[in-house]
Amino acid sequence: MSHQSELIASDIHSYLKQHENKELLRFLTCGSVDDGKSTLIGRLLHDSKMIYEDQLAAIESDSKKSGTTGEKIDLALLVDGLQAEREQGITIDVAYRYFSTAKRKFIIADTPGHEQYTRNMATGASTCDLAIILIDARHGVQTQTRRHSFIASLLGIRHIVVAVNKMDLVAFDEHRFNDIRTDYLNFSEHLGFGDVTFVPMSALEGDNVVNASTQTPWYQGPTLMNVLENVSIARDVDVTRFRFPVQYVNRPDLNFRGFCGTIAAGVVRPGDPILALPSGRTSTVKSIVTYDGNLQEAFVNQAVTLTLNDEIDISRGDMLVHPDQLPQRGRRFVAKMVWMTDAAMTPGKQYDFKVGVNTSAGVVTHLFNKIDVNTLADLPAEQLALNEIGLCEITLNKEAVFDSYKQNRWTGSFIVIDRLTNVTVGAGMIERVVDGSDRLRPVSDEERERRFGQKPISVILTADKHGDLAAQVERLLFDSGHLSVTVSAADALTAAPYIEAAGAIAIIVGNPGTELPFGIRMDQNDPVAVVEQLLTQGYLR
Ligand SMILES: Nc1nc2c(ncn2[C@@H]2O[C@H](COP(=O)(O)OP(=O)(O)OP(=O)(O)O)[C@@H](O)[C@H]2O)c(=O)[nH]1
Repeated sequence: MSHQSELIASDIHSYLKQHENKELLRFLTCGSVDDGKSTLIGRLLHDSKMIYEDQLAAIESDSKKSGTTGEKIDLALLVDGLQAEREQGITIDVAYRYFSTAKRKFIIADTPGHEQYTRNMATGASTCDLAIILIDARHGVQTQTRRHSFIASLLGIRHIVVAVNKMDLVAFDEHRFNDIRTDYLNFSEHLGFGDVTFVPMSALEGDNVVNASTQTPWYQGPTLMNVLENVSIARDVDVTRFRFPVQYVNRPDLNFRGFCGTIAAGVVRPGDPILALPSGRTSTVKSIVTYDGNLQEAFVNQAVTLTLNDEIDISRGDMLVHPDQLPQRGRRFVAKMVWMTDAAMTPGKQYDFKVGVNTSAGVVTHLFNKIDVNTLADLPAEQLALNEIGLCEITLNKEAVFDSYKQNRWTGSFIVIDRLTNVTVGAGMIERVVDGSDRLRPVSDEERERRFGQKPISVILTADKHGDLAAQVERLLFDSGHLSVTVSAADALTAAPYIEAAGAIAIIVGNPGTELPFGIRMDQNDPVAVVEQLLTQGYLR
């Protein structure tokens, strides 16, 4: 390889150590077909001297044969192997390429640019720090540009480089570049990016990719490589709220009990107080064990084993947190979901939801709308088809512990698994937990019809201390395919008109302090009897 450090020859161990300690930047490239994505990746590798001599010789001779780039070498050929496989129908959703410079290590997630590939882009982008959005200078901002930018923002990517490519075909015109920049900023201002950098370039000729161009004297900004090497990503991770999802409990003998996992956020030190969820039991950290010995401190992204000073019951799927920085918890939450399979997502159908390391059965209880990724408009929807994105309410069979995706990409995301085939069919980003008040809005006949069809819904009114009983009833109803909402005593009166408007059946558990003109009061000990009663009286089908 032509890129070399002198250390490789003189002191290989120091070189490897230096390499290991370099910061890693994960980025993805997105653009429409023919914007020059492959050429750009090829150019990055070529100009940062990451190509083996024999590879270079091979593409030089292939370039002459294929002849698409005249006298110049066709750098896109470097990445074309993958395209060939795609054309043969082999499923490669995302290809990852690795390279490094003296400053940083890089992983490029290369995702296909076609319209139907939202799913792949979502897969590639979910771990990326930065997105390069390619724009052909001749065509300017396109529908695809908007779509890719929206998905990048949805997935929490904070840093954007808008690569205005093929500047050679518009005579490196400053005005053209500025117009594209204004266009892009106008539509992206609500997408919440941390920083957006515009670079005028020619991937084919190499202008402003790795080396600064002499063709753009009006441009004083960084080259693409300057941005990639210097963009500050350290602040993107959450170093305050400690989150440790337990992946495995290591108990080799009676004297050692360690909890293994990767720190999803924050910092941990021996002596720190911790709280285990869902149990709520507390203890303090005794030691941080790793293969290389014990640590005095461990950070986000490190895989460690924690031992505690007290014997508390913790199992796989639990989360250790700092007692003062609790995550959200609940069975219901609102989330944006990307659908990834041919069979459409239908509200009411049971799926498995894997939130962190925890899996629970559940249903999408409500699809608020789907999002037109081209215009960013909300559209009414009954289902989510392949590659569609929608805002949903999800109800799980058991409580989960999570953060909002905005706060933490790891503890705020989930995947949806088909219960029969075990295939991942969707992925989601949690916005917030849902409490009773979210459901307490008037429901029009139309909306009721659209949301629930002929399916009866029920409202369980519960008094304090009867929560468990209410939960059992809810579970029974849920398992028999009925949608239900639990409303606590304090809400009962407020809830009444809405319950009526929704045409729901109220099931009253305990004494919620309000006499409602409708509803069925349940025998406090027997949830099954109540559900049977509802069935025999024809309230439920
Ligand atoms: N003039 C000029 N042509 C370019 C530039 N970048 C890429 N091209 C040409 O544009 C065409 C498409 O480039 P690719 O790199 O294959 O585009 P792509 O976006 O990877 O396309 P797909 O892989 O099909 O999605 C090729 O003929 C390239 O040689 C550029 O900066 N200037």
